[in-house]
Amino acid sequence: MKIIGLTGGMGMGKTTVAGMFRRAGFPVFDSDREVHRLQGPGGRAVGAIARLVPDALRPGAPGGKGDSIDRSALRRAVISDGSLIAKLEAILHPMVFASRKKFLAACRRARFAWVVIDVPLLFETGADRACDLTVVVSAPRTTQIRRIARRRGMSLADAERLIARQVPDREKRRRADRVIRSGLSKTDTALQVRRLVRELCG
Ligand SMILES: CC(C)(COP(=O)(O)OP(=O)(O)OC[C@H]1O[C@@H](n2cnc3c(N)ncnc32)[C@H](O)[C@@H]1O)[C@@H](O)C(=O)NCCC(=O)NCCS
Ligand SMILES: Nc1ncnc2c1ncn2[C@@H]1O[C@H](COP(=O)(O)OP(=O)(O)OP(=O)(O)O)[C@@H](O)[C@H]1O
Repeated sequence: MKIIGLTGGMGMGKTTVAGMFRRAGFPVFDSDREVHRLQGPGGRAVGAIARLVPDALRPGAPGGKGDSIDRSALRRAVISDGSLIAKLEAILHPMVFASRKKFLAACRRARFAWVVIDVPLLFETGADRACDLTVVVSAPRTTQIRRIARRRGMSLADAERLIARQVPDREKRRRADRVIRSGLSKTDTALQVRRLVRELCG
Protein backbone atom coordinates (compact mmCIF):
# COMPACT_ATOMS: atom_id res chain seq x y z
CA MET A 1 0.00 0.00 0.00
CA LYS A 2 1.24 3.46 -0.87
CA ILE A 3 0.63 6.65 1.06
CA ILE A 4 -0.08 10.09 -0.40
CA GLY A 5 0.74 12.88 2.06
CA LEU A 6 -1.55 15.82 1.28
CA THR A 7 -0.77 19.21 2.73
CA GLY A 8 -1.08 22.94 2.13
CA GLY A 9 -1.15 26.18 4.07
CA MET A 10 -4.26 27.30 5.88
CA GLY A 11 -7.13 28.04 3.51
CA MET A 12 -5.29 26.72 0.45
CA GLY A 13 -7.97 24.12 -0.31
CA LYS A 14 -6.51 20.97 1.27
CA THR A 15 -9.85 19.72 2.62
CA THR A 16 -11.54 20.37 -0.72
CA VAL A 17 -8.84 18.41 -2.58
CA ALA A 18 -9.01 15.62 0.03
CA GLY A 19 -12.75 15.37 -0.75
CA MET A 20 -11.93 14.98 -4.44
CA PHE A 21 -9.60 12.07 -3.65
CA ARG A 22 -12.31 10.56 -1.45
CA ARG A 23 -14.83 10.74 -4.28
CA ALA A 24 -12.27 9.02 -6.53
CA GLY A 25 -12.38 6.09 -4.09
CA PHE A 26 -9.30 6.77 -1.95
CA PRO A 27 -9.57 6.35 1.83
CA VAL A 28 -8.64 9.69 3.43
CA PHE A 29 -7.40 10.39 6.94
CA ASP A 30 -8.30 13.97 7.89
CA SER A 31 -5.99 15.21 10.69
CA ASP A 32 -8.01 18.37 11.42
CA ARG A 33 -11.16 16.29 11.81
CA GLU A 34 -9.34 13.90 14.14
CA VAL A 35 -8.22 16.89 16.26
CA HIS A 36 -11.84 18.04 16.42
CA ARG A 37 -12.97 14.54 17.47
CA LEU A 38 -10.33 14.40 20.22
CA GLN A 39 -11.57 17.81 21.46
CA GLY A 40 -15.27 16.93 21.01
CA PRO A 41 -17.75 15.45 23.52
CA GLY A 42 -15.98 12.70 25.50
CA GLY A 43 -12.83 13.12 23.37
CA ARG A 44 -9.55 11.74 24.69
CA ALA A 45 -7.77 15.11 24.71
CA VAL A 46 -10.49 17.01 26.59
CA GLY A 47 -9.12 16.42 30.11
CA ALA A 48 -5.53 17.41 29.31
CA ILE A 49 -6.56 20.51 27.33
CA ALA A 50 -8.98 21.62 30.05
CA ARG A 51 -6.16 21.41 32.61
CA LEU A 52 -4.10 23.67 30.34
CA VAL A 53 -6.94 26.11 29.49
CA PRO A 54 -9.71 25.75 32.10
CA ASP A 55 -11.85 28.40 30.37
CA ALA A 56 -12.10 26.19 27.27
CA LEU A 57 -13.95 23.41 29.10
CA ARG A 58 -17.53 23.03 27.98
CA PRO A 59 -19.36 20.75 30.42
CA GLY A 60 -21.36 18.02 28.75
CA ALA A 61 -25.13 17.88 28.93
CA PRO A 62 -26.60 15.34 31.39
CA GLY A 63 -26.86 11.98 29.65
CA GLY A 64 -24.63 13.21 26.80
CA LYS A 65 -21.26 11.93 25.61
CA GLY A 66 -19.31 14.04 28.10
CA ASP A 67 -17.34 17.27 28.34
CA SER A 68 -15.83 18.92 25.31
CA ILE A 69 -13.52 21.78 24.36
CA ASP A 70 -14.91 25.09 23.18
CA ARG A 71 -12.70 25.58 20.12
CA SER A 72 -13.37 29.32 19.85
CA ALA A 73 -12.25 29.77 23.46
CA LEU A 74 -9.19 27.59 22.77
CA ARG A 75 -8.34 29.58 19.65
CA ARG A 76 -8.59 32.83 21.63
CA ALA A 77 -6.31 31.40 24.33
CA VAL A 78 -3.78 30.22 21.73
CA ILE A 79 -3.74 33.68 20.22
CA SER A 80 -3.24 35.55 23.49
CA ASP A 81 -0.58 33.18 24.86
CA GLY A 82 2.20 32.45 22.39
CA SER A 83 3.54 29.50 24.39
CA LEU A 84 0.26 27.58 24.35
CA ILE A 85 0.22 26.14 20.84
CA ALA A 86 3.36 24.07 21.44
CA LYS A 87 1.80 22.63 24.62
CA LEU A 88 -1.40 21.89 22.74
CA GLU A 89 0.54 20.19 19.97
CA ALA A 90 2.41 18.09 22.55
CA ILE A 91 -0.95 16.77 23.79
CA LEU A 92 -2.60 16.30 20.41
CA HIS A 93 0.08 15.15 17.98
CA PRO A 94 0.85 11.79 19.65
CA MET A 95 -2.91 11.07 19.73
CA VAL A 96 -3.38 12.03 16.08
CA PHE A 97 -0.34 9.91 15.18
CA ALA A 98 -1.85 6.89 16.99
CA SER A 99 -5.19 7.30 15.16
CA ARG A 100 -3.40 7.64 11.84
CA LYS A 101 -1.47 4.45 12.52
CA LYS A 102 -4.75 2.60 13.18
CA PHE A 103 -6.27 4.03 9.99
CA LEU A 104 -3.27 2.90 7.94
CA ALA A 105 -3.34 -0.58 9.46
CA ALA A 106 -7.06 -0.93 8.62
CA CYS A 107 -6.44 0.23 5.03
CA ARG A 108 -3.57 -2.24 4.69
CA ARG A 109 -5.82 -5.06 5.88
CA ALA A 110 -8.47 -3.98 3.36
CA ARG A 111 -5.75 -4.11 0.67
CA PHE A 112 -6.08 -0.59 -0.66
CA ALA A 113 -3.37 0.27 -3.19
CA TRP A 114 -3.28 3.99 -2.32
CA VAL A 115 -4.48 6.02 0.65
CA VAL A 116 -4.38 9.74 1.43
CA ILE A 117 -3.36 11.33 4.71
CA ASP A 118 -4.36 14.99 4.94
CA VAL A 119 -1.84 16.58 7.34
CA PRO A 120 -1.59 20.38 7.68
CA LEU A 121 1.84 20.04 9.34
CA LEU A 122 3.15 17.27 7.05
CA PHE A 123 6.70 18.64 6.64
CA GLU A 124 6.80 20.35 10.05
CA THR A 125 6.18 17.07 11.90
CA GLY A 126 8.26 14.83 9.60
CA ALA A 127 5.15 12.85 8.60
CA ASP A 128 6.30 13.26 4.97
CA ARG A 129 9.00 10.65 5.61
CA ALA A 130 6.33 7.94 5.83
CA CYS A 131 4.80 8.95 2.48
CA ASP A 132 5.39 7.55 -0.98
CA LEU A 133 4.17 10.74 -2.66
CA THR A 134 3.75 14.21 -1.20
CA VAL A 135 1.21 16.61 -2.69
CA VAL A 136 0.87 20.26 -1.76
CA VAL A 137 -2.24 22.32 -2.49
CA SER A 138 -1.23 25.88 -3.31
CA ALA A 139 -2.82 29.16 -4.35
CA PRO A 140 -1.51 32.74 -4.53
CA ARG A 141 -1.17 34.45 -1.14
CA THR A 142 -3.94 36.97 -1.93
CA THR A 143 -6.35 34.11 -2.71
CA GLN A 144 -5.37 32.34 0.51
CA ILE A 145 -6.01 35.47 2.59
CA ARG A 146 -9.36 36.07 0.86
CA ARG A 147 -10.45 32.49 1.59
CA ILE A 148 -9.44 32.68 5.25
CA ALA A 149 -11.20 36.04 5.65
CA ARG A 150 -14.40 34.50 4.35
CA ARG A 151 -14.35 31.88 7.09
CA ARG A 152 -16.26 32.88 10.19
CA GLY A 153 -14.59 33.08 13.54
CA MET A 154 -10.99 33.67 12.51
CA SER A 155 -9.54 37.12 11.98
CA LEU A 156 -6.70 37.68 9.56
CA ALA A 157 -4.30 38.45 12.43
CA ASP A 158 -5.22 35.14 14.07
CA ALA A 159 -4.75 33.30 10.81
CA GLU A 160 -1.35 34.97 10.30
CA ARG A 161 -0.11 33.54 13.61
CA LEU A 162 -1.00 29.98 12.65
CA ILE A 163 0.40 30.49 9.16
CA ALA A 164 3.65 31.66 10.79
CA ARG A 165 4.00 28.19 12.37
CA GLN A 166 3.69 26.55 8.98
CA VAL A 167 6.54 25.96 6.54
CA PRO A 168 6.14 28.73 3.92
CA ASP A 169 4.16 27.84 0.80
CA ARG A 170 7.19 28.29 -1.46
CA GLU A 171 9.19 25.82 0.65
CA LYS A 172 6.31 23.33 0.62
CA ARG A 173 6.13 23.53 -3.17
CA ARG A 174 9.87 22.94 -3.36
CA ARG A 175 9.71 19.89 -1.09
CA ALA A 176 6.54 18.27 -2.43
CA ASP A 177 6.58 15.73 -5.25
CA ARG A 178 3.49 17.32 -6.79
CA VAL A 179 1.71 20.67 -6.62
CA ILE A 180 -2.05 21.03 -7.09
CA ARG A 181 -2.87 24.62 -7.98
CA SER A 182 -6.08 25.74 -6.34
CA GLY A 183 -6.02 29.39 -7.39
CA LEU A 184 -8.55 28.95 -10.19
CA SER A 185 -11.95 27.23 -10.22
CA LYS A 186 -12.78 24.03 -8.37
CA THR A 187 -13.38 22.42 -11.77
CA ASP A 188 -9.79 23.20 -12.68
CA THR A 189 -8.56 21.80 -9.35
CA ALA A 190 -10.67 18.65 -9.85
CA LEU A 191 -9.13 18.17 -13.28
CA GLN A 192 -5.62 18.19 -11.79
CA VAL A 193 -6.69 15.65 -9.15
CA ARG A 194 -8.27 13.43 -11.81
CA ARG A 195 -5.09 13.58 -13.89
CA LEU A 196 -2.98 12.54 -10.90
CA VAL A 197 -5.38 9.73 -9.96
CA ARG A 198 -5.24 8.40 -13.54
CA GLU A 199 -1.46 8.53 -13.47
CA LEU A 200 -1.28 6.61 -10.17
CA CYS A 201 -3.94 4.03 -10.86
CA GLY A 202 -3.46 3.58 -14.59
C1 LIG B 1 -5.47 26.09 16.98
C2 LIG B 1 -6.87 25.48 16.97
C3 LIG B 1 -7.48 25.57 18.38
C4 LIG B 1 -7.74 26.27 15.99
O1 LIG B 1 -8.98 25.65 15.84
P1 LIG B 1 -9.94 26.06 14.61
O2 LIG B 1 -11.23 25.34 14.80
O3 LIG B 1 -9.98 27.53 14.50
O4 LIG B 1 -9.20 25.57 13.28
P2 LIG B 1 -8.99 24.10 12.68
O5 LIG B 1 -8.71 23.12 13.77
O6 LIG B 1 -10.14 23.78 11.78
O7 LIG B 1 -7.65 24.25 11.84
C5 LIG B 1 -7.65 25.00 10.63
C6 LIG B 1 -6.27 25.14 10.08
O8 LIG B 1 -5.44 25.84 11.02
C7 LIG B 1 -4.11 25.45 10.81
N1 LIG B 1 -3.54 24.91 12.08
C8 LIG B 1 -4.17 24.22 13.07
N2 LIG B 1 -3.32 23.91 14.05
C9 LIG B 1 -2.13 24.40 13.69
C10 LIG B 1 -0.84 24.41 14.26
N3 LIG B 1 -0.62 23.84 15.44
N4 LIG B 1 0.16 25.01 13.58
C11 LIG B 1 -0.06 25.58 12.37
N5 LIG B 1 -1.25 25.61 11.77
C12 LIG B 1 -2.26 25.04 12.42
C13 LIG B 1 -4.12 24.37 9.73
O9 LIG B 1 -3.91 24.93 8.47
C14 LIG B 1 -5.53 23.84 9.83
O10 LIG B 1 -5.91 23.20 8.65
C15 LIG B 1 -6.84 23.98 16.55
O11 LIG B 1 -6.52 23.87 15.19
C16 LIG B 1 -5.89 23.12 17.35
O12 LIG B 1 -6.24 22.64 18.41
N6 LIG B 1 -4.65 22.94 16.82
C17 LIG B 1 -3.61 22.18 17.51
C18 LIG B 1 -3.46 20.81 16.90
C19 LIG B 1 -2.71 20.82 15.60
O13 LIG B 1 -1.50 20.99 15.57
N7 LIG B 1 -3.45 20.63 14.50
C20 LIG B 1 -2.86 20.56 13.19
C21 LIG B 1 -3.15 19.24 12.55
S1 LIG B 1 -2.44 17.84 13.36
N1 LIG C 1 -10.16 25.88 -6.85
C1 LIG C 1 -10.36 25.64 -5.55
N2 LIG C 1 -9.79 24.56 -4.98
C2 LIG C 1 -9.98 24.34 -3.65
N3 LIG C 1 -10.70 25.16 -2.82
C3 LIG C 1 -11.30 26.23 -3.35
C4 LIG C 1 -11.14 26.51 -4.73
N4 LIG C 1 -11.81 27.63 -4.99
C5 LIG C 1 -12.37 28.03 -3.82
N5 LIG C 1 -12.05 27.19 -2.81
C6 LIG C 1 -12.53 27.41 -1.42
O1 LIG C 1 -11.44 27.72 -0.56
C7 LIG C 1 -11.85 27.56 0.80
C8 LIG C 1 -10.76 26.87 1.60
O2 LIG C 1 -10.71 25.51 1.21
P1 LIG C 1 -10.47 24.32 2.28
O3 LIG C 1 -11.35 24.45 3.46
O4 LIG C 1 -10.50 23.08 1.44
O5 LIG C 1 -8.96 24.68 2.71
P2 LIG C 1 -7.99 24.04 3.76
O6 LIG C 1 -6.64 24.10 3.15
O7 LIG C 1 -8.50 22.74 4.21
O8 LIG C 1 -8.09 25.10 4.91
P3 LIG C 1 -7.65 24.99 6.46
O9 LIG C 1 -6.24 24.52 6.50
O10 LIG C 1 -7.77 26.38 6.89
O11 LIG C 1 -8.62 24.06 7.12
C9 LIG C 1 -13.15 26.74 0.76
O12 LIG C 1 -14.21 27.62 1.03
C10 LIG C 1 -13.20 26.25 -0.70
O13 LIG C 1 -14.53 26.06 -1.12
